[in-house]
Amino acid sequence: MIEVNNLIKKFGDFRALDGVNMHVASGNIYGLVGPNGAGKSTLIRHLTGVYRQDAGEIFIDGAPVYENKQVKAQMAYIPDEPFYFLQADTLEMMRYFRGMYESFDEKMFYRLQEFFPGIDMKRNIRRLSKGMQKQVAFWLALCCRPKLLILDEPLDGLDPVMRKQIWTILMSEVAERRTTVLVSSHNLRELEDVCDHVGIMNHGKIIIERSLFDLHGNISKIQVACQTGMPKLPKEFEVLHMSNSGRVYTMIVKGNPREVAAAIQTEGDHLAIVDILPLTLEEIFIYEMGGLGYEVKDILF
Ligand SMILES: Nc1ncnc2c1ncn2[C@@H]1O[C@H](COP(=O)(O)OP(=O)(O)OP(=O)(O)O)[C@@H](O)[C@H]1O
Repeated sequence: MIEVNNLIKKFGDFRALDGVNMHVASGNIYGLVGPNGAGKSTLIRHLTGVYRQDAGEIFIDGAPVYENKQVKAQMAYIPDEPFYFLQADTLEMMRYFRGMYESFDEKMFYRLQEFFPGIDMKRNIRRLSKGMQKQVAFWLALCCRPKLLILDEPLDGLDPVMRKQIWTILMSEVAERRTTVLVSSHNLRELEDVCDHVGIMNHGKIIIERSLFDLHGNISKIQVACQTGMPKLPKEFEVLHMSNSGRVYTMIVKGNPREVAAAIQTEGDHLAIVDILPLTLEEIFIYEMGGLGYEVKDILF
């Protein structure tokens, strides 16, 4: 659905995008993470056709996006600060979107009303709270029934109940219609629950792009209780980290969790328990990026 090749954007002498490569397949929910200033919003402004690149290529469903009305008609974009006309209320904005998007689903708009009970549809949107304005942006974007939904820091300013609710609506939409979603966020824990792919940006480049499945399948956290000595592993397994509390050792190892656990078990009869523990996305990145020579605290927080 999205293919970005060697994308470069300069502001003066500064390269905000310094050779971005990115691939998002149709129906994926792709989380874009990275520190302040990494280039996430600049990349998103290229994907939505707001900016024109200095070099490189961007294809959405095989077509270039800049000044391409057909491509833009299939995507909805919620920027970090949604735009509303000065005097417009939600109903007026709905009519505006209905005119803009052939795929706009007005029935859906009224059906979703019950999920946004705090929004008075006839109140000037700019008089609503910031969180409410974000809710309206979601409401309208979903009703456009886009093939591609691009969200820049979408949940900032929303309370936890509304965050959960919006993700639930979004997930059901994705499941039903195979909408592709690109979401930029600083919240890895939240992305972990919803995304199937993640790209990490730093200094204008995507430094890691993986599926969550691959990430979880390539690194293991194993706990071993040893009666004597220390747990051992054959040489082909790289131990990234090991700590212990008494006779209980916790190891982070490169490799598939089941294969690593089986290998530890065959290495000695002094082991009491071998347990595979779940790794959070944050832990995975800490060790993956450590391997690439990056300090995770400089990248993600
Ligand atoms: N219009 C502009 N003119 C000059 N520099 C810009 C412009 N827009 C962005 N930049 C610079 O490009 C870099 C990337 O900015 P961008 O807003 O894309 O980062 P980001 O990853 O979205 O950050 P954040 O997480 O803080 O939103 C920053 O150094 C920023 O100062």
